[in-house]
Order: sequence, then structure tokens, then C-alpha cells
Amino acid sequence: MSRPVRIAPSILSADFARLGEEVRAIDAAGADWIHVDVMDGHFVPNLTIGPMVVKALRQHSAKPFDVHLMIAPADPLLQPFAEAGADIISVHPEAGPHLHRSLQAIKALGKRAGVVLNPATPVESVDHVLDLVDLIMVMSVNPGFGGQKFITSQLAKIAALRQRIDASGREIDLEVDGGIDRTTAPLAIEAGANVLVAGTATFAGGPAAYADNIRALRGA
Ligand SMILES: O=C(CO)[C@@H](O)[C@H](O)COP(=O)(O)O
Ligand SMILES: [Fe+2]
Repeated sequence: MSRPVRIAPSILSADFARLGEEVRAIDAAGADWIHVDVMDGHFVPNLTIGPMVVKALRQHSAKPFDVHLMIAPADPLLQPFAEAGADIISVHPEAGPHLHRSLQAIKALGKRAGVVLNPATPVESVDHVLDLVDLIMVMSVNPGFGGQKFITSQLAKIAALRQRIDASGREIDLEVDGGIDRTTAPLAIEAGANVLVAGTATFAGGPAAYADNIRALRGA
């Protein structure tokens, strides 16, 4: 079945000295969502941005802000990110301690709730929370850094999740994050993904190339 492919550029690969301009540029270049990688230097070995930056960036785009929380615990920061302007908030089961409670909290804040599966995290992790989930994100790299190589074993996981989503009868986006480029994008789409995160592949070549880069990924 063919479904529209959405592109969510990860601003992790943007020029952090010009983040507002970069968000405006990817919006104008055709980004569907703005993917924001939040890292705490503890759950993952890298440290990025918090709710204040999300709030500041919000005024540069009306596109959905797809906030990927790589922080543990995530619960204390769900409300601050919701109030800062996140539209979709995704958490890792390993961030704990209670995935179901975190998803309930995101929904109670009026936001779309996502679960992110690391490369070694089994698909079964979502089986008992499907009723609360609006998005499942498959990490096709280990979380923490942009510019890593796509882990091809995740294609089978994407396909297995596509089957579960279709069987559930619910509208759940299936997003793939990490190592997406013009070669791996078609593989992820073929396996059943409908949202592609792309940092390196979007921002390569500078602002003049963003529209072509996004078009190439979508066309894949
Ligand atoms: O969440 C993450 C990394 O932890 C991603 O969103 C990356 O930032 C994607 O970057 P590329 O692999 O596309 O460069
Ligand atoms: Fe991400």
C-alpha cells in the first residue's frame, strides 16, 4: 500500500549558531515536521537542548515539532516540553520507569505520544501500549549522534511493526530515525515506514541544497 511519506529533518545537523534561520529554511524547503533531538548526557552520551530552545524555535515554524526525548527520566520534563510547543513527544521505554504512565501523561497534556525503539529493543515493547500510541519510531542507529551508518537489521523490525499497526486499525505513524539518505530511504519506505528523520542528508550542502535534499528523500 502506498502512503504519503513525510520528511522530518533533524536539527541536530543544523548550524546551532543560526538555529532559528535553519528552522525557517527547512520549513521553506518542504520539511513536513521539525525533528528535535533532546539528549541529556546520561541516557545517551551527548548533550543538546531543552524546552527553552524549543520555545524560542517555535516562532520560526508552524510545522509540527517532533520532539525525541533521549533523557532519563523523561516524566519531569514532559510538561515543560509540551508548554514549550512540542506537538509530538516521544520517549524510550528504557528511560523508565513506567512507559505506560509516560504515554498517559503525554496524552493528558494534549500531545501526540510516541515510543522509540533502540536497535536492540524488541518490537514486543509496544504490544501493550498500542492504544495510547500515535507514533512508533525505530532507531536505525544507536541514539546519541547524527551521521551514523544505517543498521539494516532494523528493516525487519519496521516490517514487523507495520504489520502490528495495520492489524491494530489505529492511525499510528511509523517513523525511522538514523542514517537515512537517498540509498536507505527507499528501503525504510519499502519496509513500511511513513516518516523519515534525516539530519545529515537534509543539511548537506547548506541552505541552497535543502529543498533538493528533502525532495530526493521524499521521492525515494
Ligand atoms: O535521534 C537521533 C540520534 O540520536 C537522530 O535524530 C539523528 O540526529 C539523525 O541524524 P542522521 O543519522 O540523519 O544524521
Ligand atoms: Fe532523533
